[in-house]
Amino acid sequence: MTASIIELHGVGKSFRSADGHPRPVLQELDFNLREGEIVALLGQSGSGKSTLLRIMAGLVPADRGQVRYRGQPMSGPARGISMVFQSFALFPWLTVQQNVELGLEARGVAKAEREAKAEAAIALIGLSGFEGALPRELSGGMRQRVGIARALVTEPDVLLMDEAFSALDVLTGERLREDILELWDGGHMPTRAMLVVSHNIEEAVMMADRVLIFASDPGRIRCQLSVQLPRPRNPESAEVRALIDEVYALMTAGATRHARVAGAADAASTPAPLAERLPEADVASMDGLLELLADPPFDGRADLPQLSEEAGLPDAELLPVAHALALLGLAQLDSGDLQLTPLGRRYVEGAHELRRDLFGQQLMAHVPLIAHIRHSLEQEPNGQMPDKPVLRLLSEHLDDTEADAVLQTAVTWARHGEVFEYDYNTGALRLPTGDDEPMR
Ligand SMILES: Nc1ncnc2c1ncn2[C@@H]1O[C@H](COP(=O)(O)OP(=O)(O)OP(=O)(O)O)[C@@H](O)[C@H]1O
Repeated sequence: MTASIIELHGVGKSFRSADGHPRPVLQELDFNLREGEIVALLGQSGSGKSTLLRIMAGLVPADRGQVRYRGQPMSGPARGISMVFQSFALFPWLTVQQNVELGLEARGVAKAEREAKAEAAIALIGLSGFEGALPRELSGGMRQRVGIARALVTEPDVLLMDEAFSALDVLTGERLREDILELWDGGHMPTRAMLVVSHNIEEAVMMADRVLIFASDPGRIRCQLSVQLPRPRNPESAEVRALIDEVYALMTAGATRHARVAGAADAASTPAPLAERLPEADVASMDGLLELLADPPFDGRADLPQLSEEAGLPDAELLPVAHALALLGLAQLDSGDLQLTPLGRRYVEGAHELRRDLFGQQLMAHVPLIAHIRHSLEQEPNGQMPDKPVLRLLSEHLDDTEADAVLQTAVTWARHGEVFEYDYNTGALRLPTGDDEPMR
């Protein structure tokens, strides 16, 4: 059995919500990162992936459980572990060379050694000749190469990459990913294990020896899949396509009843809470995807990877839309396919009024928060109320930004279904004009 480099046992982490309640973000998490492997971590936004990475790097402590690095309990930032962030996090006033040297400076490495090591890391990642450039003089892909050189210059045992490629355009991201894999597979990296957080299913399958799928609220590992294909992998090969299909199926399993974030396995049996996170999907994308799904060549059923290609939507955008359609019963997720339901067929073939009525009816039936707001408004003599009590309710379980995002999603959906209206200037929620009949 291969040795573990980082071990997590029963790890839990809570943050405080705005009203001071502890909000569990990670729960009972067991995970070993082993010598020689690349692990990819997929999961919905806000499921706790970055928190897990920070705990593994020793940047934040776990509240419960044990974290060990090379057999020793983790206490503070671990020297052998480096992180690469999506945002590059470079200092704009420092040159490439100075940015890369920073990590060594903090460790008190002498100047000559620092320079030599930084030059070597810059060369390794293909940026020789750009040592004196400032970040703003570089393209996005080159800036991220600097971020990677800075992580590699300390010769880390473990590299943790938090959506390192997602701010780059597709081709640049692919190129950088291929270069890193070439260094890794050619044994040119000092690193013994990598953990890669991604929203891109193909990226995960192309890179990893193991793909972990995270469930949320609280975050935990829902399932994992081992990928035994040799690298470099061909993204068009039947084996890779089959694995991508399998990951899509795993990521969307259990999401039919409602999309309570990555569809926990028990989603069907638990009543949906008021403060559930809603998939961030706008109505235009939902309508667009339903129409695409209804038309040839899909005729009502599509394989998600194909749909992603046809719709030109990356996974991070396609999956919330698919989850939203499943939540509202307009489509169904089944083994990595999205299938129009009879109701979805009526919706897509319907005129504007029918679409509005069906949408409103499904919101009332499947989104408790929207039904709650509608019923509360019906109790108000003037059919109005401020958004504050709703935000307070949401922030018992979510942080402020997420509570805002959930309310905004609920508002855009509710307007489309004419369930309630929202005044963006005053923050008032109100019944739609001319509508004082209790709804459904
Ligand atoms: N320092 C903090 N204080 C309070 N809440 C936090 C803090 N850090 C993270 N959270 C909350 O913990 C939850 C998980 O966040 P995290 O960034 O780990 O998720 P993620 O899966 O990495 O999301 P994304 O894919 O969007 O980056 C979120 O609800 C987030 O708002």
